[in-house]
Amino acid sequence: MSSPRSNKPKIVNGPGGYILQDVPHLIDYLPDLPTYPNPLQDNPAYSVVKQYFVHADDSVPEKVVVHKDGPRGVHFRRAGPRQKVYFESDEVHACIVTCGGLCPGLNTVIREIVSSLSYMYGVKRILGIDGGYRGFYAKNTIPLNSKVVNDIHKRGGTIIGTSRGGHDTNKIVDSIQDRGINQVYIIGGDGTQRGASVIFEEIRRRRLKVAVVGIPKTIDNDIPVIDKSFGFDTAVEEAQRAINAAHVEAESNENGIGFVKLMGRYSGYIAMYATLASRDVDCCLIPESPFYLEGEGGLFEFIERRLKDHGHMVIVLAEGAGQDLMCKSMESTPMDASGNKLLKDVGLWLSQSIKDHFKKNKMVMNLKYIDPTYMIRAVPSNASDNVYCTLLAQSAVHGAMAGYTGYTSGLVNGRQTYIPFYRITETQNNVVITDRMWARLLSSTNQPSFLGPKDTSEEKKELPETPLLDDGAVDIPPVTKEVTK
Ligand SMILES: Nc1ncnc2c1ncn2[C@@H]1O[C@H](COP(=O)(O)OP(=O)(O)O)[C@@H](O)[C@H]1O
Ligand SMILES: O=P(O)(O)OC[C@H]1O[C@](O)(COP(=O)(O)O)[C@@H](O)[C@@H]1O
Ligand SMILES: [Mg+2]
Repeated sequence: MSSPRSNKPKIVNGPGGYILQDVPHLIDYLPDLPTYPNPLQDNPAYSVVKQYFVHADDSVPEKVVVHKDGPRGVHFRRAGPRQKVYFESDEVHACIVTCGGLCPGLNTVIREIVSSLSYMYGVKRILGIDGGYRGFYAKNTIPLNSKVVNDIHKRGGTIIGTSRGGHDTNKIVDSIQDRGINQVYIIGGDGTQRGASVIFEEIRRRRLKVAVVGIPKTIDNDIPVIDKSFGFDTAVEEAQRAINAAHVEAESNENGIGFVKLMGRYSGYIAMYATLASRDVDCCLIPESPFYLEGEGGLFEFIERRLKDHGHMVIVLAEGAGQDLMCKSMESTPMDASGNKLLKDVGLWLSQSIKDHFKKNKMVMNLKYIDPTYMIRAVPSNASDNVYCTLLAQSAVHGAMAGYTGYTSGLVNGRQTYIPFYRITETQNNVVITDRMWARLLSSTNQPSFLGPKDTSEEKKELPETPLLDDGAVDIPPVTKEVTK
């Protein structure tokens, strides 16, 4: 048996510095697969659409801001239905699994994968894998059809369950092979996509006709390349309720402080966007922006000043912020089942530190601590996230039917694309505190940056003046992408 052609990334170079970071295809290692006409061509809803099928050469640029003479840069394959498919409807046996933490919209994605497979492609066999990766080998499966998923988008959580840990590649692929599954839809965050990538590698090594598709899920918005993750809007919206309550409490008490802790292990996007959306927040603390408590320019000094000027204030804290202040040695931090660091509760610690500071200095202060962390991710997705989930799911299904595999379905510059796994797993999306978006936040809250002149000048020194394109010519720090366009 000859080995698969190549495990190397598929890169296509074109004129003007055009680069296509392409995704694998089943024919890369199964070259003789037959094709079939796409059943959508007979579907009355689509047959009237002009150019419904995506052209093979369509691609989407990773960066839309370019310089006049700059290279065209990195592109991704445009998602959507293809004229030819590599699976017959009766042949498809699909499965869906959700892994990692919850996120609004999980049920919508499940619903829309099932609907797309059954309504668009006439697929009848779809399984839900119960409880994350370990469900492949340690639990039962849940048969899914349009009836079962009919109104699940109105509920938070995931009807097929989720878990951390339990990723055993061989057992998972054995289970896929034994059950005769040939399309695997894997919904989850950075850890999940890493897991999907190794499942895909093993499937390719075994030369199975199985498409492996990732759908990015992250409440923290820490997945690179994509514009933003589904459920993020909903989470930001839900966070407003906590911030509003914090503001009401703060306003009504003498020297009131409303203190809200939000999610965000390594990426402070939820805190940043919730702050920008609210306008009631006086200080936003995120993992990417170090801060200190005591002395000139510190947090305590700022709180005292803001209370003196306004009589109340609201602080929003991302759970990953200030961890270094709380526990000096992070080496001994325990891990969760997936290998993520288990964070200490910085919210409780910081609110107590603020209380202690005011008590020590005999100043009146009323702090109300609100921790809505799980509430913001357990809600059903809002209207715009529901639309987003639908498009993501449809794109994922079109790609698998067209024989693409080893990809994550994602929105890039407002367009649905297929992104190779390595681009999703190689870096993390973080708030860049030297970017304009963080500056916008600082100017909206008027909080100190907590950076000395030395910190900013050193950061600036490393940044190229115009970091526009990943053309290899400039060393751009990982992930400088803003969420909004
Ligand atoms: N490097 C990895 N290789 C294989 N599986 C992984 C890897 N990292 C995480 N996983 C698996 O992915 C699943 C979800 O990961 P986790 O980090 O908990 O959540 P998320 O995907 O939301 O980031 C878990 O079942 C975990 O075992
Ligand atoms: O308590 P759990 O379920 O482990 O989840 C907590 C973590 O989940 C998150 O929401 C993100 O998790 P994911 O990586 O699974 O998306 C973090 O913000 C938070 O630290
Ligand atoms: Mg994660």
